[in-house]
Amino acid sequence: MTLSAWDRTRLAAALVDWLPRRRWFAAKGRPVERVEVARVADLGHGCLVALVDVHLVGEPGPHRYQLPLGLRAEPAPDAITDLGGLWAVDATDVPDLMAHVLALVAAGAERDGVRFTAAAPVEPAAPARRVTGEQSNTSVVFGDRYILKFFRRLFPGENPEVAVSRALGPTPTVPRLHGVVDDGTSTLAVVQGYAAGAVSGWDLAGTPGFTGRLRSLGEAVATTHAALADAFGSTPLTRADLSALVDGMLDRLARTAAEAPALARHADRLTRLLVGACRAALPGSPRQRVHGDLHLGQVLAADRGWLLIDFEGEPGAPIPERARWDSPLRDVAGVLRSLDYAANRTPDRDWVRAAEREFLAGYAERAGRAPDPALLLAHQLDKAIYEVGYETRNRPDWVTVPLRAIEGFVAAAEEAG
Ligand SMILES: Nc1ncnc2c1ncn2[C@@H]1O[C@H](COP(=O)(O)OP(=O)(O)O)[C@@H](O)[C@H]1O
Ligand SMILES: O=P(O)(O)O[C@H]1O[C@H](CO)[C@@H](O[C@H]2O[C@H](CO)[C@@H](O)[C@H](O)[C@H]2O)[C@H](O)[C@H]1O
Repeated sequence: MTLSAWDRTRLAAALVDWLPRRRWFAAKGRPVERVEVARVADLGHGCLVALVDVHLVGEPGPHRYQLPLGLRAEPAPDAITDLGGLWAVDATDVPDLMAHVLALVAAGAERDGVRFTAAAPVEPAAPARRVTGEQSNTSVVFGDRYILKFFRRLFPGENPEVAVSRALGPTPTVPRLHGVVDDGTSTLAVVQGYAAGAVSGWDLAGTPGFTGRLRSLGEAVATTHAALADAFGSTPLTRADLSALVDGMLDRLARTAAEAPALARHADRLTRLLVGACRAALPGSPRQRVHGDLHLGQVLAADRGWLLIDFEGEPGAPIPERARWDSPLRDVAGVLRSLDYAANRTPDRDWVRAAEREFLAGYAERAGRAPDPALLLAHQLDKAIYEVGYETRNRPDWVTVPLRAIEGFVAAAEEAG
């Protein structure tokens, strides 16, 4: 099945309004100038994959997105548009089409330039249901066996999530890689083992018994860092690395302050704090491949212990940047920042200090060394600055959470002289 030039134009026009209303559309708040349908692959069974280029006002290059589409004969209330008498819907909402995609992975098939590769056995599993809730991408769960994630914003190259799963191989703290879908330019989707009944750290935070589980979370993060170092290598952090690190952090501060005036007020003090922390940090701790965007939503308490998911790195950063070696303390700081976020949902914050202590103790014990406090502080500040930018763009009501944390860090530093 092919789409005529007229159908493509019609689809592109409908997407100008439809895309910005999707949770996973990353350029929220930035006006869309036009959408072009760059390529449509026919996967069979009335399932298409459209790759579309979104041109934003004032931005030089387009952003590419993936749209798995189903074509329906009946008018559907959730249809994106009608195309030559058929109705285009989001295929991730259509269980039959998702079962078809899983079967293509199991068969190691190729359809219209799209390659489906099984990395481990894939058997039929039903029902297929789309994961609801906040996501940067779109995932579909099959029975209690597999989870298939369609990457929404595409970048050229292998997605870091696939690169990491492949390199790690079977690892107790990471879901197993079962399959990959790509078009020769970008990774389109990944199939992983599904941990049925697992609950995210975000959903557990603040509930009774949570603090008692944080030591093992610290251990799981350190175990994963050790596995990443084994798979990709590691090197001791040098003074030059620390200097490059602070430059990157100051660069992020400047970019974020330009879009968030509430952060700009703290820019001078934050600059001093970041430079001071990176100067006080000791060389010698590891530099290696890390998760890059670890938070409590990315750790799952499963039957077999904690699992870390979503090794995509910082969403929005180009792929080569996301694979860059970094300090593992970026991930440690990510969890600490997330505990602070979680504390904001609870009337009393006292549990957070104990939770942080447990997490850090578990991490230090398994890693064989305690995190360097100065380097950890630099990463906590950098993550909070990142969050100010992320929340400003995506969830303005939440921006006070990282801003308040920044005010706390600044006040504590001033008190300490
Ligand atoms: N292997 C897995 N087992 C169980 N649940 C999972 C697994 N991977 C992801 N999930 C669930 O799917 C949600 C979204 O997955 P995630 O990889 O974080 O997507 P995104 O890249 O869109 O942020 C997670 O919050 C988690 O609830
Ligand atoms: O899960 P993603 O890879 O899409 O990560 C992005 O979205 C996260 C929010 O869903 C965001 O995390 C921030 O909010 C969390 C609470 O919702 C909190 O636990 C994290 O500490 C905080 O950073 C993440 O930063 C962003 O990259």
